[in-house]
Amino acid sequence: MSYSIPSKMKAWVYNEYGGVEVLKLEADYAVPEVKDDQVLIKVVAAALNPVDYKRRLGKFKAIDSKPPTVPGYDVAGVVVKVGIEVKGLKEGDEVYGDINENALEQPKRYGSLAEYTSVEEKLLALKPKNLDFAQAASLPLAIETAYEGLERAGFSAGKSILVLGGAGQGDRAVKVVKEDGCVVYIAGAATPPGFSFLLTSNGEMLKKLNPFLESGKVKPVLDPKGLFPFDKVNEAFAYLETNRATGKVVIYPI
Ligand SMILES: C/C=C1\OC(C)=C(O)C1=O
Repeated sequence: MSYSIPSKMKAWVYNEYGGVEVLKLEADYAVPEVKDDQVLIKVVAAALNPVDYKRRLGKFKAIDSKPPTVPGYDVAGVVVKVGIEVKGLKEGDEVYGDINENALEQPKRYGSLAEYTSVEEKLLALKPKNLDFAQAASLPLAIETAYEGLERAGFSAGKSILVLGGAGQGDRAVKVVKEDGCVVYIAGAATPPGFSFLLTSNGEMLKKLNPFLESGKVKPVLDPKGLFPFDKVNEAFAYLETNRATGKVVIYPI
């Protein structure tokens, strides 16, 4: 199957750091180039993460790629073009992933909140057969963070775990953790002996997790407020930034 790929697309863009008001829906934004190790994805769904609005606010500007920026880390869609070095994906494949291998250092300027995005093959996996695109888009950054955190903590069957919510005070956990236990922070400074890490996006993690997703043992959790259509991305960000979301904020259809 061959796909006709336009030179221009719809995309949400911010040209400067700031609040939700800097987000603009552009109608004729250039479709990104496809490097040899990348595929071009026709985006079907995308999900928002706190890192998206923190980046837009300029929290990481010292190491960020400079605006203009199309935000968005989590993507689910269809491969419409492959680079010459791509071996494991082909046109027509339904894929998902976190498009930024390193979340904060020079993340892509062409994110997933657009009709097309280019992503390295190594950051993607085939979408789980039982999940729709919105469900798949809700997963990558969060599930890879959880997986990597458990791996770094040396977690294994038979051990106990306490997951503190976003407001959960880590400093207090460090005081009560048992002698051979550990406290894992997924962002920000850690109080020893706790440790903090930043995920490294990797499609191989998603491939390992796919059986758990396809068996239903692990399920996506979308916010009960429902899906936000592509022209309402600014409203979706405003909702996420209330800190009241209880599930993933997903943009669908795109
Ligand atoms: C990768 C996600 C994040 O990384 C940092 C430092 C945050 O504050 C995030 O949300």
